[in-house]
Amino acid sequence: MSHPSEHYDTISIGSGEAGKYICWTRSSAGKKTATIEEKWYGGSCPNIACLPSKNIIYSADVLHTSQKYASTGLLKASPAGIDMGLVRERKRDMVKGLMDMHEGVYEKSGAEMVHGHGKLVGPKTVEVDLKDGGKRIMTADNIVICTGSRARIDDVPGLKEAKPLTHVEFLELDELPTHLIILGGGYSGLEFAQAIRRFGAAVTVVERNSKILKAEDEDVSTALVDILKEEGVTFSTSVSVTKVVGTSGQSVTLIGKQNGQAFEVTGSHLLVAGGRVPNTENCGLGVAGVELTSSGHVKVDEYLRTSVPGIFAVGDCAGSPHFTHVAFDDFRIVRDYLNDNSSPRSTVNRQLPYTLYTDPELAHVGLSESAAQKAGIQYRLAKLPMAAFLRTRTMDATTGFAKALVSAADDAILGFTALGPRAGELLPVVQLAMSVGLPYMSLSGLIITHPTMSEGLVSLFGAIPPKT
Ligand SMILES: Cc1cc2nc3c(=O)[nH]c(=O)nc-3n(C[C@H](O)[C@H](O)[C@H](O)COP(=O)(O)OP(=O)(O)OC[C@H]3O[C@@H](n4cnc5c(N)ncnc54)[C@H](O)[C@@H]3O)c2cc1C
Ligand SMILES: NC(=O)c1ccc[n+]([C@@H]2O[C@H](COP(=O)([O-])OP(=O)(O)OC[C@H]3O[C@@H](n4cnc5c(N)ncnc54)[C@H](O)[C@@H]3O)[C@@H](O)[C@H]2O)c1
Repeated sequence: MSHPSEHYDTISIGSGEAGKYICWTRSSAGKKTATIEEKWYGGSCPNIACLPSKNIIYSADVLHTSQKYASTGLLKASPAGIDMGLVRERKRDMVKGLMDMHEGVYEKSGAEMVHGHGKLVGPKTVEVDLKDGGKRIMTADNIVICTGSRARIDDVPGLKEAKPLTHVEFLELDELPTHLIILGGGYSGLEFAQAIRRFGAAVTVVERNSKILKAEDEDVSTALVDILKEEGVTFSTSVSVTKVVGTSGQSVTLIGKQNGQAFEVTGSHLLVAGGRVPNTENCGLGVAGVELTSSGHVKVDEYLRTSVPGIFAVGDCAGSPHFTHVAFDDFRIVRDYLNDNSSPRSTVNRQLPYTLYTDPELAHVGLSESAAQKAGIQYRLAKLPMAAFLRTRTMDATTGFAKALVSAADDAILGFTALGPRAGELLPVVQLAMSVGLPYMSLSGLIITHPTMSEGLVSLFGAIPPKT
């Protein structure tokens, strides 16, 4: 039997984005909440994913910019001028600051942080193996499963034995690999490939698909790959890896087939960036009767309710698109549902913007050209080179382009993609217009300050062909 003081309004297993926000906000509203966390205070984003990776990418950008722009008057930086120990220290300092911030919010909100491994032992009961030893049994009216995901390491012979880096170890490197092989040319693979190349390592990206970023339009994927190739990143696509020999950190060889021919590549380090596996084992979901999908994610409906009343699942473990901003929206859905479910938000038709933090950035929202064609949706297209965004000329950063899709039938904005400097910052204004259903002329007709990157939106949306 649990002690009455161990009964909570809400418990989150895992302190990722949605779980922590649910605990903080309900606690600030006077409810008793607790977050159970076994590893990373505040989840992956501030510790081992989004923010640390962007911190390291920024260090690589600074080095690259200082070397590239001799014409600005800067003296060219020495190619030997990188200390990975200092790169890591700057990242660690940032993470420490973020942890202090999290601690402050837990303290201020009154939400309790319980350090340990949580698992359901009944529909409303959680057992915690405390980090410092011992156990706690806690009960709650609402339980939120927010256990996240981890890097997938395929069952290829020799791969596990090669002790590949995942993003966790990669972000802790204090030495530059001589030659980094990256298995997987997706989000993490491309962001890391460019950064580590800019620091000076040789990089080979090995991808099983014939196209890098297969969901993107052909022109987008090709342009980005060309930019990375220009910087010296090597791509091997259509590769099926059948065997791995050696150890990452010493010498490691990937062996397989590429378009029916023998394929082999040897590097000093291996990074796996081949997607994610949900953390849904060892947390008692089966015991509590919480159903999983065939991919191992927690099965949820549009309000993120699981198959057991009072248990919700959010973020990566629930199969929500793997982005922190989506996990944050999961928080809002559960928050609203618990507060007042008369008109709750849901996952149905929500906007899914994303930004890939290469340089230039790739930002997208809504329908892509290829998706529109596949779905037989009639559209009008404007496509402008980044050079038409005049600000890029002041930065010698004219590589890339932007595309806007507008409905052929009315003037609704269907989609927007930009490959350009700080392209992610262009998204919100387009998203806002899309979410409130403004016609594209509301953007082309704006007075936008000159010369900002956003000013280019006036030219882009101004180039939409008239209705026929
Ligand atoms: C390298 C990398 C870069 C990324 N960059 C971006 C980016 O730039 N922008 C973006 O939007 N997204 C990015 N993502 C994706 C983003 O990090 C994830 O989608 C997001 O962090 C998922 O949040 P979550 O709450 O679902 O899980 P997490 O943040 O992983 O939280 C889950 C937490 O649960 C804990 N836990 C698990 N099981 C238990 C248990 N049984 N008991 C107690 N605790 C438990 C874990 O320790 C963890 O702290 C990136 C991902 C990676 C890998
Ligand atoms: N900027 C961002 O928002 C950002 C950055 C990093 C990660 N993320 C999120 O994290 C998720 C995971 O990132 P990720 O890069 O690990 O996965 P991903 O799904 O983005 O890409 C994985 C890639 O690896 C390839 N692959 C998988 N197994 C392979 C194998 N055995 N051999 C060769 N290629 C293989 C896949 O075909 C795919 O192209 C992303 O989908 C994204 O949602 C977001």
